[in-house]
Amino acid sequence: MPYIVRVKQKFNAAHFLTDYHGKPEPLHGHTWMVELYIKADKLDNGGMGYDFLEIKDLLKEILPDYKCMNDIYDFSPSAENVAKYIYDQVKKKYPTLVKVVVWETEEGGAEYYEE
Ligand SMILES: Nc1nc2c(c(=O)[nH]1)N=C([C@H](O)[C@H](O)COP(=O)(O)OP(=O)(O)OP(=O)(O)O)CN2
Ligand SMILES: [Zn+2]
Repeated sequence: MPYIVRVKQKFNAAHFLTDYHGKPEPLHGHTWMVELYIKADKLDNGGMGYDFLEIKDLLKEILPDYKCMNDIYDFSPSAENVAKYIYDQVKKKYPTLVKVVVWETEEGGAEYYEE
């Protein structure tokens, strides 16, 4: 019986969309929220699918905390593209990753998954 292990992590980062309706957005920052959904087909003896803390440690390595995303990525750092980037990184360690949700603000975000 599958379970979904879910982990959320906030990070602070600046960005601008490189082509926002035809021109670059002004540089600005957000407190972003990332959510991971990882499928676990079985639990260990302690009742865990995957340890939240180990997942959070991986996220700390991946997330661009206190950085300007445009300085480090070769893509326009929209919520969509950032979600795919994080998905690709996390999938290497957790192949059963189902989806990544990235909230740029409390109201606006995007998710990436593969069909
Ligand atoms: N589909 C997407 N749409 C937008 C993205 C995106 O990544 N994917 N990004 C932006 C902007 O980067 C903007 O920051 C979005 O934030 P917004 O909701 O406008 O919040 P603000 O902080 O800029 O606005 P307040 O007025 O301060 O709430 C736009 N669209
Ligand atoms: Zn923004």
